[in-house]
Amino acid sequence: MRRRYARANFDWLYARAAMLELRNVSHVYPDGTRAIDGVSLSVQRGIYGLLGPNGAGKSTLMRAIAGLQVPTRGEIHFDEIDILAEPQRLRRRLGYLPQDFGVYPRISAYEMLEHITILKGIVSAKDRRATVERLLDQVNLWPARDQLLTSFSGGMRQRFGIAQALVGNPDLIIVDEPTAGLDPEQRNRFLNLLAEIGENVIVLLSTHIVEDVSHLCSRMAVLSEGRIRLEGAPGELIRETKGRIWMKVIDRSELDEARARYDLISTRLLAGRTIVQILSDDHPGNGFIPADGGLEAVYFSTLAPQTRQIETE
Ligand SMILES: Nc1ncnc2c1ncn2[C@@H]1O[C@H](COP(=O)(O)OP(=O)(O)OP(=O)(O)O)[C@@H](O)[C@H]1O
Repeated sequence: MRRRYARANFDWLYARAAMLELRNVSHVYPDGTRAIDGVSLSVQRGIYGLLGPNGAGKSTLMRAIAGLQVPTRGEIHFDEIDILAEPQRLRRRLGYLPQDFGVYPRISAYEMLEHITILKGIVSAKDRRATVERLLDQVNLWPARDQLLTSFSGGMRQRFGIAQALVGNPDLIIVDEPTAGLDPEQRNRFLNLLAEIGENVIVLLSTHIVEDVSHLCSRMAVLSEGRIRLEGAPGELIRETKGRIWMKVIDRSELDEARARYDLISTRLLAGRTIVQILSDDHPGNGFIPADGGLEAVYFSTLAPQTRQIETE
């Protein structure tokens, strides 16, 4: 029988004043790749965005925080738990949605989630049923509960991924690039879900999509080549770049010259013409006007020019 739970009610994730601390964490893979390089961070309740381009070290850092990979140096603590020394103590308080969830078995969403409640140590059948039903309802997958996971769309898989991460009421939730590959509607739906969860716990969201962070996160860090380049509240960081971002509408044919001459941070097409944004401490003259580039400008101005991956359609 269908049980009704108020949708979007995450009160059961009651408030706990948790704190995640990373001190001078580095990781060098056996082939010599330095994936993380001296990362120190303090993360409190709310949604914390870790923004960085491909290969920045986000997944390596997320796995280290989840206690799945021991970094070569540094310390990671979640409240009183020393994650590197006692990863099993973290498991009870951790929800983790990896970047790649791997191959799904040919079983229904309901069966899979029930299996996960067993793995997470919920012994009573009644409690298991209540947990599975509540979570499927909260991530809006109750109508699809009997569908095979292999038939789920990308958005449904990610919502299922969040449901499995929430089994056992974790207060540290790690989601690694969860919106990659989702269409705009699915992305919105997923981000709304995260926003509801993030009110009471720590949600660590890794992404290379700037809007994910600007819409959701109370604090953020930019990670590039394994290092934290910038850390703070998105609004403050935007204010700090004021006066350094300039824009101009140019012809497409002038783009190469602009690229060679200025520190280009973005280009956008508008009615057949190209809007360029550049970074400059002084007024660049030559027809440029001050621009409010938002978080995107903050992000791209933080990255070294060669790692910016600017779209120039
Ligand atoms: N097992 C491994 N062995 C060697 N190098 C690795 C390994 N896993 C990752 N790397 C390298 O470490 C660096 C950081 O990778 P990581 O996957 O943590 O970055 P990311 O920010 O999550 O990127 P993406 O979004 O592309 O997954 C990259 O240079 C990557 O090639």
